[in-house]
Amino acid sequence: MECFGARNMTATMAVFTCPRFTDCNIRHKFSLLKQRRFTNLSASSSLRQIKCSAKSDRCVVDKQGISVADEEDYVKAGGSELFFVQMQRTKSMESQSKLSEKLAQIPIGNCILDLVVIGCGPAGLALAAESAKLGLNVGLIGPDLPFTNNYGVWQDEFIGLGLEGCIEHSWKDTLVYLDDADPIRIGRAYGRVHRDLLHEELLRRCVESGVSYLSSKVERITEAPNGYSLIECEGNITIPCRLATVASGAASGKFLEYELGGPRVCVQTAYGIEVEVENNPYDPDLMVFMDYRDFSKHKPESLEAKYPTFLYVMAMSPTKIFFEETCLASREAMPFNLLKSKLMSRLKAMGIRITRTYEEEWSYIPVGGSLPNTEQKNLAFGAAASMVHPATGYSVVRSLSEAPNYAAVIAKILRQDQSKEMISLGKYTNISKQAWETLWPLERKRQRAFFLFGLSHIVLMDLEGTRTFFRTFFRLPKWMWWGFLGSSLSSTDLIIFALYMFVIAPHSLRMELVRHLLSDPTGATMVKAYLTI
Ligand SMILES: CC(C)=CCC/C(C)=C/C=C/C(C)=C/C=C/C(C)=C/C=C/C=C(C)/C=C/C=C(C)/C=C/C=C(\C)CCC=C(C)C
Repeated sequence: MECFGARNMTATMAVFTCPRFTDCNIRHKFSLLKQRRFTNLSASSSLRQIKCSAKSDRCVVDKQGISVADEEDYVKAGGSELFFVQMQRTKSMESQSKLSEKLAQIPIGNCILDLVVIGCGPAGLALAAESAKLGLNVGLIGPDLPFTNNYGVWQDEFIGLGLEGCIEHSWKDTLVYLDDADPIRIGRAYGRVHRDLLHEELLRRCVESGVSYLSSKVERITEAPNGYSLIECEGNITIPCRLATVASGAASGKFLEYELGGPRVCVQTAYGIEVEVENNPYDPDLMVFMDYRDFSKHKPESLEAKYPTFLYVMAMSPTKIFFEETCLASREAMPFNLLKSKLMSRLKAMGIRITRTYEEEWSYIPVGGSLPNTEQKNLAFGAAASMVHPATGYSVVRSLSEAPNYAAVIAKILRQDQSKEMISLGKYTNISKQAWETLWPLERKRQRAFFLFGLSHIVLMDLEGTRTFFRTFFRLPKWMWWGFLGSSLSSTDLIIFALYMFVIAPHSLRMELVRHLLSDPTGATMVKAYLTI
């Protein structure tokens, strides 16, 4: 057997393992070069994110991944141009899972991995576990960092994934406030995911199915003459494998190619705080999905009024609340300082007084944009594979629910085609194509074209337009908007959805939708996607 292994075999901060190959007689221990500039960069998130240690007050990283310490540097670094910024304050990370300690530490030997998954966020861990469960020899590579995102999910969807144990708080119903009238009751329980428990659970699945792990940062993926993929990591480590799947978030561009000429990427931005308060007006038994009421009445010409934002509220108790001021989607990212000042003036106008702050969060989620090029050899999963819902910014449930099916296709195609001649003939490109087509079949592309059309309409609306739009959206039959939010409507269902929405919409919105359909390029792309057979 050929041994590719590592070129650098010294100290062991992390160990790459190969539990399936019991005949490995050389115990390779790979050193991990301590990350210097990227210590705060988490490729482990399904959405590129940057976390701060509990000690740090503010942590911002620019496009090059360089930490800049304070507000001034933040502005110099480009402010809202930053890829994705998330901050944790006064939240201890110490108790959180350590990947390198959890995943089996049997060293690699003379073996070629079937699949390497790059990225240790929910999408990467789920895919690695599901693929290894099917008997593939799977390696997982990424920095060993805890999850730092707050995930909110519909409770039924998480129960359906067998992950109800990872919900830390649930609300029996969910509300939407659009104006001063009574709120809309969604009639669906919502849950806040316990990020450490989710991490633990996905790690447990990886450990039990025998995934091998290397804590490192991937620098490039190349192709060996024999058709194998070579994953080149920091510290001069090269890992050969038959297929590589990139699951390291929306900013995985350097490993992947995307279709040219696709729609422009828009952004969902949010600023959140978990706080102890006095005078909380929200019922702690109910989650507030969107509160579009505008208490502070900003002047129409002000910057605040330029972005229609809503408040997302999770009350953990009558006094402990997570508030997140959210801009659902905009062409240019809404500056974080504006989101923060909008949140503060909103809370003040509502008479809510903060007595203690537990945690702060800055979130930047690219939505929309192009699909990956399905001719390329390297595969992708999660946000890297454009799986974020363009019109909501949600992605974790889709990644977790699609992981078993995607893994099954990868396992099937790797089993079909194992011969050396096929490898030398470079047949692996075709293998990848089949997997890509599973992720993005024509049907999915049509659905996405519809969502992109919706997204391009959302970014044009002002606050009043947004209210009218969602008033119409939430008057649709429940199965329609539940399905829309959960990406479970077929492309045919989406046509019925659009016609229904057209029928019940006020005249002004009807006209806007038709005008948009006829004039916006996403309208033409959607029609083309529907006509492609
Ligand atoms: C913490 C976390 C979780 C995160 C962070 C951030 C946040 C907080 C977030 C949140 C989010 C949310 C809440 C979201 C939500 C969303 C939604 C609701 C959305 C919705 C959307 C909708 C849409 C887009 C719709 C669309 C529609 C359409 C497109 C229609 C169309 C129609 C037509 C075209 C008609 C035509 C007719 C004829 C021609 C006859």
